[in-house]
Amino acid sequence: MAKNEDPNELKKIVSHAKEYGYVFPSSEIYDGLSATYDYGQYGAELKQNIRQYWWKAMVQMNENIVGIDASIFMHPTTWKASGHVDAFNDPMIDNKDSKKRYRADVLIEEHVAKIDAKINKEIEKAAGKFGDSFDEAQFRATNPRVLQNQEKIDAINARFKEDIEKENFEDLKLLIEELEISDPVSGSKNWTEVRQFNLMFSTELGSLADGASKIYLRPETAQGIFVNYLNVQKTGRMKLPFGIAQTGKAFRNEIIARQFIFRMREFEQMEMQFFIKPGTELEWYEIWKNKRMNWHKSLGLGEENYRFHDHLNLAHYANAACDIEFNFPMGFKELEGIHSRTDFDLKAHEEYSGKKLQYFDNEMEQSYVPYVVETSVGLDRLFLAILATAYTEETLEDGSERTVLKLPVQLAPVKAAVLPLINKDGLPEKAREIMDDLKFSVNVQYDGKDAIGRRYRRQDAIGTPFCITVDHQTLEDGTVTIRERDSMEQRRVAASEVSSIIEKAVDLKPLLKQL
Ligand SMILES: Nc1ncnc2c1ncn2[C@@H]1O[C@H](COP(=O)(O)OP(=O)(O)OP(=O)(O)O)[C@@H](O)[C@H]1O
Repeated sequence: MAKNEDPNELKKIVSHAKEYGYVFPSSEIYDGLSATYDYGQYGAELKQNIRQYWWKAMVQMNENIVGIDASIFMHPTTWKASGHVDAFNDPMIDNKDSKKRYRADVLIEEHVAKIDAKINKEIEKAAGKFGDSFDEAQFRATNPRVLQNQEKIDAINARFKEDIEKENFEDLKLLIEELEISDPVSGSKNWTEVRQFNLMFSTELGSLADGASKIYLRPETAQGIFVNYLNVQKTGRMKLPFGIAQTGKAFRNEIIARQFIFRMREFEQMEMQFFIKPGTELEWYEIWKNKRMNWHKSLGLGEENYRFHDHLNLAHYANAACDIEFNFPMGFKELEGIHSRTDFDLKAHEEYSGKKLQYFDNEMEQSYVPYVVETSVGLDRLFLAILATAYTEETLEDGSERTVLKLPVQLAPVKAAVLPLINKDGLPEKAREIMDDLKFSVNVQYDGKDAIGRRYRRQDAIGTPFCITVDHQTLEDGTVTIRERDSMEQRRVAASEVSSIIEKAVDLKPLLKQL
């Protein structure tokens, strides 16, 4: 069965992630907190390695991109200026019978997706019948059932778009009723009104006695970059075009947070804002679209698992936008957003702060507010994409089963495990000697418990690319076996060569060179 045809795929990944110290439900001893997760001993390492690869590709490899680390709390006016106080809302609706809450727009999108699936089924059927001579465009334009369903989709989308733009929530509810959308859990069609719900978390700064002021947990890291744009430009003597990158936590009170770490209320973003001359934004937008796609593909998760999705409904700040979607266990979904943000943010901050945020262009001998192209990827979603692709169940030649995480070698949390074949005759001491040498360059583990086969399986499940086994021959001729995770092949090499073999295999340089 192909991976994401298995309906239990995500469940298996969630349970593997928990069993092997990758991701735990947060505060589990208190029965957890919905949509919050903690990264365990291996998860934290994997996350750190992904973050580091992104940082190196963006900051270290680009002379004109620098990194910062802005705080989560920002002056509350920041969020007025950015539009988040007034416009960072999702329309929500409750089902009166099941008491479950949904995003009204998602209910409609899912309904549209069902109609679209019918169209695709017709197309697949016809393609199977006509083989190579099948012309999809022609079929779409002439088949009455496809035409009828496409008309339905267009009509729903047009009305839905207008309702969202004009915030006509009465009609949005009417639309849900007319389409006879029912609660996916209970089947009930007994809906409340649609209401706007702001996604920002707020808290208070200072004690109440001092007259505390309301502040927000940042819903995106981007604004920390915009408010620092001039600080960085001046102190770094940066010339356009240049970029500012940062990674860090963002918080959104998502109405429906689900699908494991795909949609959480606390998550981490890796963002880069690229400041450019007005009028060049669409050119840079295309460049960054391609650069980011190449970066994703360099991870080796399969080129067929990515696609672009252009936004037709643009956010208030954008004049072009798309997502890089990944084929997650639950289908193609957004992994990264690339947005041409115009000068919206910097202009708004100029207006609200009363401070000039202009750039003096020496060549043009004039000042202007730069335009911005943003690349924004969710670290947790990337983690899920990598984990889900790596998770493999195999039946071996001898009929036994193994579960192995075929993680990109460079990102694996533990790069090598050193295993004494038995726990006597000086083998543990020799194994420790090898480990003590390796630990200076890579994350390495010593494992002396259980039979060797079980130890190999344990390392496979963690995703360790190399197992170094120390046996009696090691004491005689100084060689060890090195077992490779994916092929399970073993070869004998001199113990003195182990560190250079592993360092070469985990080196990020070949990946960075492809970019
Ligand atoms: N609740 C979340 N949990 C985990 N990652 C998230 C969440 N919201 C956004 N991200 C990540 O941050 C990236 C950039 O944020 P952006 O504001 O463009 O997302 P978005 O378009 O609101 O996402 P979505 O449509 O899935 O809600 C997304 O591509 C995604 O990888």
